[in-house]
Order: sequence, then structure tokens, then C-alpha cells
Amino acid sequence: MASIADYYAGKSVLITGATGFMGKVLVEKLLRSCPHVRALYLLVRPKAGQSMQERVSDMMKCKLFDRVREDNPDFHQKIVPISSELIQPGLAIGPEDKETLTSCINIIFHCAATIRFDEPLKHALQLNVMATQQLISLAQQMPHLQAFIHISTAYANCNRRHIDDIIYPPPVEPKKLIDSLEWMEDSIVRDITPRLIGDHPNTYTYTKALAECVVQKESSKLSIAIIRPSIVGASWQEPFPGWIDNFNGPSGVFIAAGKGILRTMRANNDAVADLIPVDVVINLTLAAGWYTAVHRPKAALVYNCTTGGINPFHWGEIGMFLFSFKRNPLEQAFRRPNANITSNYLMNQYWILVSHRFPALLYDLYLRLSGQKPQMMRIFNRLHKAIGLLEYFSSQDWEWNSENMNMLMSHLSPEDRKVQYLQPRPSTYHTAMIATSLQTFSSRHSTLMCVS
Ligand SMILES: CCCCCCCCCCCCCCCC(=O)SCCNC(=O)CCNC(=O)[C@H](O)C(C)(C)COP(=O)(O)OP(=O)(O)OC[C@H]1O[C@@H](n2cnc3c(N)ncnc32)[C@H](O)[C@@H]1OP(=O)(O)O
Ligand SMILES: NC(=O)C1=CN([C@@H]2O[C@H](COP(=O)(O)OP(=O)(O)OC[C@H]3O[C@@H](n4cnc5c(N)ncnc54)[C@H](OP(=O)(O)O)[C@@H]3O)[C@@H](O)[C@H]2O)C=CC1
Repeated sequence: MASIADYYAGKSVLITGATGFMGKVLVEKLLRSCPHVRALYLLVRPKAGQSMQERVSDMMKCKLFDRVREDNPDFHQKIVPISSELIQPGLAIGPEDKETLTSCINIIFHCAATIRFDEPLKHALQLNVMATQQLISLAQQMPHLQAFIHISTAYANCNRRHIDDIIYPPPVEPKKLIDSLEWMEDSIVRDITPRLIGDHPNTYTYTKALAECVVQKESSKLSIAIIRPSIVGASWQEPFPGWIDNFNGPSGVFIAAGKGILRTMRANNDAVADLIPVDVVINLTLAAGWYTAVHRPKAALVYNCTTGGINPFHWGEIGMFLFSFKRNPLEQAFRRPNANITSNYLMNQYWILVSHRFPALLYDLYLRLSGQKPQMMRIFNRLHKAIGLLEYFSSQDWEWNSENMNMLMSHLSPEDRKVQYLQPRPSTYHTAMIATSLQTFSSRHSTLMCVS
């Protein structure tokens, strides 16, 4: 059977979300480990005054692409940016571009999504569900398509404790929900959102669950796989250890703690912190693309991409790393860092009052008296909102079944297992990830986390 790199040779690949955290790593790995891939078509929108071409060429200058650049200085010739706004009808792809895509694409990787936990429901539905539906409609017009790989999240079914690698029935029929919200004013949708999402913690996990159902509906017509990563962290090995470009999840907590702002947070010290390195997720994604295209499974296969079952790491252990900030605070720290993790709600509220609100009040008073604009209370209000949204995930435990991931691994040749490694050794990974993250945060330019 063809190796993974052999399979991708000569193939045209369509990627959404290529400018995002995981999308960039996917583009890089494809170019580096599958050097004979024919072309990567990236659906990109113009943003912040930059055209899509400017955005893509800026992206390719990033340090992440150094190794690809070394191997093949002309790698950019394989990248074809296509203008697309995924929440517009027809994904806002021009007729000529559409013709090109339908005539040549062999594999689709759908990474784009809004990952914000506070996204208004209508927007989260438009991007995470309706855009997925539209992309599937486009995929159905592609005669040479061999695999459609949808990136979901391990938390799409976080209202369950044990999560199998199956697609669960939707909390509501996605089409009915979309139709009924269409005519409603945004303020009404906002008011009824908690009732609609029910036992989901936010609109993100809710809409990702709905998107899986949309994908499943088409699984008899297309060869589909769903990848469900847990909390995606910095790279473990490739293209170099410690690469990350965002403040999501634990990263934002580290920075706030390192600056002495965050001094208390609710987390269950004994609960598993299911972090997975971005390079492992991308390796699994590429391997799943290969397997889906070569074996053409009849129904969509779901890959839970998690680490907790292999060698669990706990929030308490991550909390220990926060102590290192005591000796090495980040620059311009508000106070000497001393973050405390507790599972006790009342204790946390007490420390919020004593260690967050009270010092903020005093500092704002000082700013006012010295003729400056008060700002600390505003910062803390934002921080409290953010950690309030994260606490759901750091206070509970989940158990994921990884049968399909093990099955996939058993199908890889020894050579592919080396290139597309699928299992990090968590103790090694977590220590390395946190150490490199802390190193970056401690560096002078800690706003962009690009560690070498
Ligand atoms: C022991 C330890 C316990 C740890 C305990 C952690 C638990 C961690 C559980 C996660 C569990 C995920 C489980 C689902 C995993 C998925 O399936 S997908 C990934 C999950 N998604 C996320 O993590 C996104 C969550 N974040 C959000 O929803 C929003 O960021 C929040 C929390 C609502 C905050 O929104 P906001 O206040 O509007 O701030 P935001 O827009 O994020 O940032 C504003 C600006 O500040 C910057 N910024 C943000 N944070 C910082 C920072 N710390 N420093 C400097 N600048 C910052 C941003 O880059 C942004 O800059 P611009 O882009 O505007 O230039
Ligand atoms: N990060 C994590 O911890 C986890 C992520 N996931 C899943 O992985 C996938 C990728 O996540 P991640 O890379 O972290 O997310 P990012 O937020 O970093 O990237 C999101 C991507 O989607 C694109 N996008 C958003 N809105 C639109 C739009 N309207 N039209 C076109 N493109 C759009 C963004 O483009 P632009 O640059 O133009 O904004 C960006 O490329 C998502 O499906 C997410 O649910 C799953 C588990 C964990």
C-alpha cells in the first residue's frame, strides 16, 4: 500500500482555516512531509486591510515555514490562495475559482471555525454549521474528491462524561434551528441562547456538535472523517518544539499568572488536563486523510484525538508550573506572581475579592489621584469573564474512546509511524510544552509566542 507521502503526491488539496493556528501547521507539514503534493488551495478572506494574497505571503514568511523554505525555496508556488468568506452564500467563491476547485480537488481539510466561547449563537451557527454545509455541497460537485476531513473538537459532546468515537444524535435538528433563528432579532436570540444550548457550556461546543451531524448526513455520499482534538497546545517536535501563536486555553492563563494579575483560579487539581500537541493533531489529520481516501469507509469515522487515556497529566501538575513565575515574573508585572489553583468555589470567591478586586480598586484609586485613567478594574472584569468561561473545562474529567485512533495507527507502515507520529509521551510533552511556553512568556517580546 502507498505510504502517506506517496498518496499525497500529485494530489490537489483544499484547506479552510489555513491562516489559523492549526491550519498553518497543516500547510507546513503537508509541504514538508509530502513534497510531491501538487497544490494547496487555501480558502482565505481579506482581513484587517490586507488582501488575501498579502495575508498568505505574510504567513509563508513566518518562522514556522523555515524548514520548508530550506528544503524548497520555491514552495510558495504550490500555494494557491482563493478568496472566500465562509459565511457568505456560496462561500463567496468566484465562478472561475469554483470551476478550478471542482475540477481538480482530491482532498478537503475543513479547519475553519469560530473557537470563541462567547460567540453569539447566530454567528457561531453561520460559521461552524452553515459554512460546513455549504462546503459539503461544494464537495459533492467535485468528481475527483477522495476524502473530506472535518476538524471538530473532543468537547463537541462535553455534556457526556464518556465519549465514544461515534457521532451522537444532535441536540436539535440543525436545519430547523437555522430556519427558526433566521427571522429572529439578535437580541431575542441572545436571550434564548441559554435555553437552546441546554447542557452545553457555550455556543462553540453546541455548534460543533451540530456541525458533526451535518457532516454525518453526507457520509454515505462522500468519504468522510471527523477529527476531534482535545485542548491543542504548542508543537511537541515539529517543525520545532514549542511553536504556538495564540492565547487560547491555558496560554492566556499562564500570561495573566506570570504578570501577577491572576492569583486565583478554580480548577480540579485531580482532573485530567487533556492537552495535545498541535503537530500530533496534524499528523493524525493527514493520516486520516490518507486512510479515508485509500479505504473509503462506508460511514464517517470519528477520531478522538486525546492524551488523557495514555498517560494522564493533571491540572494540579500544571498549577505547579505557575510557581516558577514567583522567581521569574514576566516583565511589567502588576504584582509579584503567586497564583493559587483551588477547586473550592467559596475559597476562590474569597481570593478573588482579596487578591484581585481589592488591589485593583486601590490601584485605580492611585491612578485617579495621580490624574490618570483607571484601568485595573476593567482588566480584572475581562479576566474574570475569561476564566469563568474556561473553568467548566478545568473542573471536570472526561473519558474518550480511542479505538479508531489505535486502528489507524495499526495501519501505518513503520516508516509512516516515524514521520506521522500519533502519540506524544505526555509527561515529556507537557513538561516541554510548558517549559518552552514559560520561556517565551518570560522573553522580552512575549506577545507573539513563536519559540525556537
Ligand atoms: C493550572 C492552570 C489552569 C489553566 C486552566 C485553563 C483551562 C483551559 C481550558 C480550555 C478548554 C478548551 C476546550 C475546547 C478546546 C477547543 O475545542 S477550541 C479552542 C478553545 N477556544 C478557546 O480557548 C477560546 C477561548 N477564548 C475566548 O472565547 C475568548 O478569548 C474570551 C475568553 C471570551 C476572551 O475574549 P476577549 O476578552 O474579547 O479577549 P480576546 O478577543 O480573546 O483577546 C483580545 C486581544 O487580547 C489579546 N490577548 C488575549 N489574551 C491575552 C493575554 N493573556 N496576554 C496578552 N494579550 C492577550 C488577544 O490576542 C487579542 O488581541 P487582538 O487579536 O485583538 O489583537
Ligand atoms: N485550538 C484548539 O485548542 C482546538 C481547535 N479545534 C478545532 O480546530 C479547528 C482550527 O482551530 P484553530 O486553528 O485553533 O482556530 P483559529 O481561530 O486559530 O483559526 C480559525 C480559522 O478559521 C478561519 N475563519 C474564521 N472565520 C472565517 C470566515 N468567515 N471565512 C473564512 N475563514 C474564516 C480563520 O481565518 P481568519 O484568519 O481570516 O480569521 C482562521 O484561519 C477548528 O475547527 C476548531 O474547532 C478543536 C479542538 C481544540
